[in-house]
Amino acid sequence: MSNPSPKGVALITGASAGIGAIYADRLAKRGYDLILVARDQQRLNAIAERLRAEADVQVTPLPADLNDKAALAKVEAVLREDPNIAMLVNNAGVGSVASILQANVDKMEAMIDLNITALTRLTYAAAPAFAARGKGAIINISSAVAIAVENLNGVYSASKSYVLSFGHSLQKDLAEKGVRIQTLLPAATATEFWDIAGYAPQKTADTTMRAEDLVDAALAGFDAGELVTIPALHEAEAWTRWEQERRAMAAKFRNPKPAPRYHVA
Ligand SMILES: NC(=O)C1=CN([C@@H]2O[C@H](COP(=O)(O)OP(=O)(O)OC[C@H]3O[C@@H](n4cnc5c(N)ncnc54)[C@H](OP(=O)(O)O)[C@@H]3O)[C@@H](O)[C@H]2O)C=CC1
Ligand SMILES: N[C@@H](C=O)C(=O)O
Repeated sequence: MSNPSPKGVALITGASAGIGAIYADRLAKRGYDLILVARDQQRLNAIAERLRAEADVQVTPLPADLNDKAALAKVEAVLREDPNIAMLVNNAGVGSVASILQANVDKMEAMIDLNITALTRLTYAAAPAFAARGKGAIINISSAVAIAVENLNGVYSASKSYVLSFGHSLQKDLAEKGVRIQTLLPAATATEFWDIAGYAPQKTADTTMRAEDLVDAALAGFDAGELVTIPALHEAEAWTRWEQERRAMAAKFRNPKPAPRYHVA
């Protein structure tokens, strides 16, 4: 077995497929040891075996259904207690293309549990440990539909808007503690996500990005110190303008009286 990496351990959720599996590959090749979380133990084992051989790092599969409170609590405990963990990639997530008139509310609740609750609890487990050590990185996978909210299922888009907002507040709370935050907004990416979301043709559409290209761009954004990374957005100034406008408007809300247009006496 290889020695523990001086870079530390990256814990990646949703590492058995798609974007998470590419993160595992790229972070192993950057020299991180890995803890890989997902439900499918066979897939995790196969990825772990390949990466140990190819990258000479330690890879620990940690099978867990993050929709299961007890399993989620075990992953939280690992994040709180393993002092070698240097990075959390909150990637596990599911989507849907169904409208409110088609979607099943129990499936929507399960989506919220995974995309919001699990991501939040794992962040709350990692952040104090990282802050106490004065270092660490949290990468949260949001989506372009955090902004393009009308594109897919509304609960999915709203869950990804949550991740984007949460990232801004994490930055406010943690940046001065030495903890790096990055929120990634992938647009359509060629993964099994689309089979599960109910629109398989998107995987092969010519507007869809390869998961490898997405993650390579995301890590370039991480290296550049970006708080928010949107690989598919070529016009970077569009994001800068949006953020400047948002922050400028945020400074205008402290008024004891409603605006005159509401005619409140
Ligand atoms: N593909 C796309 O177009 C886009 C994706 N995203 C986001 O990227 C992230 C990764 O998605 P992507 O790689 O595309 O999708 P995939 O479906 O390819 O991968 C999802 C991963 O999450 C894991 N997962 C799903 N449910 C659970 C669960 N209950 N507990 C633990 N792990 C779970 C899956 O593993 P297993 O089944 O083994 O548990 C799998 O490893 C998601 O957050 C998604 O919302 C954002 C924008 C666009
Ligand atoms: N971000 C993708 C899904 O989450 C999309 O833009 O379709």
